[in-house]
Amino acid sequence: MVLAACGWADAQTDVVIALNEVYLTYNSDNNVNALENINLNLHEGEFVCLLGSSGCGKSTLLKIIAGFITPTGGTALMEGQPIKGADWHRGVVFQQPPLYPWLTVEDNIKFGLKMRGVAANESQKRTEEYLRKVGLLEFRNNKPYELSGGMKQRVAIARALVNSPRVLLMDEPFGALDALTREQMQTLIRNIWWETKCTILFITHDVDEALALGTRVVVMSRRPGKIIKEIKTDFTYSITGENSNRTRYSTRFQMTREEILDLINKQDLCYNI
Ligand SMILES: Nc1ncnc2c1ncn2[C@@H]1O[C@H](COP(=O)(O)OP(=O)(O)OP(=O)(O)O)[C@@H](O)[C@H]1O
Repeated sequence: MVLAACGWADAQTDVVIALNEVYLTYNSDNNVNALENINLNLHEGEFVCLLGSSGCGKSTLLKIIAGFITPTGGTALMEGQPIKGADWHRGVVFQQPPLYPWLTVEDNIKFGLKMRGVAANESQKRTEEYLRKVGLLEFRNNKPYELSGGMKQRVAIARALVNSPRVLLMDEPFGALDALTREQMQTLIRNIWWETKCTILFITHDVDEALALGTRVVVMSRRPGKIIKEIKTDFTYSITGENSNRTRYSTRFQMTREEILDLINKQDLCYNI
């Protein structure tokens, strides 16, 4: 598939999410400063991958965009409006998908549509569309305990996307999967992104995964998390099928990888001193 022609992936497009001078301090016993002066825009159709050492505030940043927590300083906006609480315009997928164990795959996917009062025939049509997209049509009547880890994650992705959210927020969604399933899931999410033109924020610890998927990689410092580097990438357009290895082993891919790893390792070194 030729993707260079996909204008929607350009960062010149509309800003969907804007974080301006965002700070977050957790008011726990020891008042943790998790984020400091975060300025980040997510543009329409971008696939932004967020990298950084453990505990640097990646999930905190994602939770602010999701509307689960409110910044203690600065503003978090979606299409110019303050983000106030969670809503279906921002779908979230976690590493351990919290599926309802008593519902079938189909009913798990349909749940949000039902809650929003979407008409039954429309809800059925959309659920089937996403069952097909994630390859689970024949498992529609199974319960979550009957699924593998990768299949559960596909249900979680379908459940978020069936609402046609403007933004999909993914917190290490493939972190618990084996290498083969992980690569298959990367292909799935890339294909869905191409098809739906959804804006994605994706947290990962894996630099190769970030480079294989993202149109922009954002690197955070150790806590309090600040953005220390943003790199525009385009490997996601050529890393599929037979071009995969040529892209992964290209000098440009390896140099970008080294640059990011150096940045992260430097942060960890500071931490250990
Ligand atoms: N509810 C909370 N109350 C107090 N401190 C918290 C809370 N949630 C997170 N923290 C602290 O905030 C910091 C950032 O946590 P966060 O989960 O955002 O990091 P992360 O980069 O996502 O980490 P990891 O990659 O290990 O998942 C950590 O020091 C963590 O202990």
